[in-house]
Amino acid sequence: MIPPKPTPRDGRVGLFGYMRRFRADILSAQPARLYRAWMAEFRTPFFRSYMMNDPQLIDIVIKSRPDDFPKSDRVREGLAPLLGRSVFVTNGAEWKRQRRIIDPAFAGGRLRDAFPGMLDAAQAMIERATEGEHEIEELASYAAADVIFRTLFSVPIEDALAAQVFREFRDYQRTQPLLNIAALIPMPRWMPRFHRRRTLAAARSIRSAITALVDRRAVQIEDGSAPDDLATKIMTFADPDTGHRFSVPEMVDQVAIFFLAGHETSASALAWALYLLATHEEAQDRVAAEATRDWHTFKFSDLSQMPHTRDVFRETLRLYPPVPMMVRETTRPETFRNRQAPTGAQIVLSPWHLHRHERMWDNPDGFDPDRWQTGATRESARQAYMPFSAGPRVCTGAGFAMAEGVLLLARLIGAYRVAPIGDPPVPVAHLTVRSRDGIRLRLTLRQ
Ligand code: HEM
Repeated sequence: MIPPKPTPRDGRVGLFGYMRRFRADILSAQPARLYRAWMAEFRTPFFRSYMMNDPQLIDIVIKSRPDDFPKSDRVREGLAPLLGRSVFVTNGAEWKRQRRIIDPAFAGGRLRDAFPGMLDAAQAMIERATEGEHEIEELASYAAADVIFRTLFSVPIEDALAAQVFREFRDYQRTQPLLNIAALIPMPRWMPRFHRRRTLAAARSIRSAITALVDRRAVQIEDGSAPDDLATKIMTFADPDTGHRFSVPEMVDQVAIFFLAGHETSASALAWALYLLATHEEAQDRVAAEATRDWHTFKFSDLSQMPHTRDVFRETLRLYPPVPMMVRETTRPETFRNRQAPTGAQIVLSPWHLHRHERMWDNPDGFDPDRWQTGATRESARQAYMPFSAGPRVCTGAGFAMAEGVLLLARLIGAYRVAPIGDPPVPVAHLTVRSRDGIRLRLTLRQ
């Protein structure tokens, strides 16, 4: 069974036709040839855009010369009401300074400290789950948000402020598609930009709840009662180059992105992984076998004893990369595969197309977790696998997300058998890859 893949558009469309499709769904707006092309140029009266699948070009943009290909101001302006000047949207010296303070908290050894919070969230997820039909994205979203709050602030999602952030974030998302368009399509400067009133109100409300959480933590740090979680680690760490520590408003911007980038993405991956297992029984049985263990004594290092679950999660990130596309901008004229790109051109890197590229993967659309044990896949992955991006701007939470994903998947499959219900889900992408009408699964307790 080939897992669901959006039908690409056929034929050419003009700019406004493209925008209309893009707004409905980034994935089906693209032509089928992008699954074979090394590069595609998109020319409009307003801007030029280059989608790159050529591994050498991608290397230049994100690894060897990343400073020459920053995120555009449009992305920052589009997300500013919620994210302010968080690490996700800044560039240059400001971005480097922020990463110097944030990265140590997510480094390998430190992840071990965050792991008990993940274990508690996984336990709570099992206790909340019930037999019967479920919209699984909702369950995954709640669990992933719980992981973020427990590891960042040592509070469960039921905490009043955490619950407020989670609830209001959903409102925010309902107003998201328009904002997303504004962020990704490079409209000329003179075109008016606007944020819907509801988007602004939701963003303000989310930020005020986050501010209360950060304020509370600042007081605890001051009086010596702060738990040693990610928030404390980040707020007490001084930039080794300048000695600067994040102020409360700076930390609010970062927490907003940890929540946004860290819960939507993980929830998307978990939901698709569960769907893939529901439709591939042998893989599900093997994950269940790895999950048959004493969870009370489970440690971070025990994750390595679940290689199949890890391969299932990797394969899910290949087929359904939660961040399907990333955008950068040229800062000077460039030549890409003999084409001249002007300053200010848009560069689109598409994990979605790369991960299913017909010239770089065998059986690109098939679900085959065992492929991860082969040399051929390691070679394909080296060239064409970047669910967390790569280079200096790689996802800060990559290690965190892999640990969380494998753990939550194993815990849920260890407790419940999952089976699909109704028509296959239709993948669509706004900010992350989701299913158009949700993913419905039946959960049955294992003995
Ligand atoms: C399966 C889960 C996840 C996936 C697939 C994912 C993917 C990504 C990708 C592709 C980017 C680069 C975006 C770009 O350059 O435009 C990114 C950036 C980022 N992610 Fe993740 N992410 C995940 C989970 C997390 C978690 C759990 C956290 C934090 C708790 C996190 C925090 C961030 C941050 C702060 C950035 C911005 C980094 C920068 O621009 O320097 N992510 N993520």
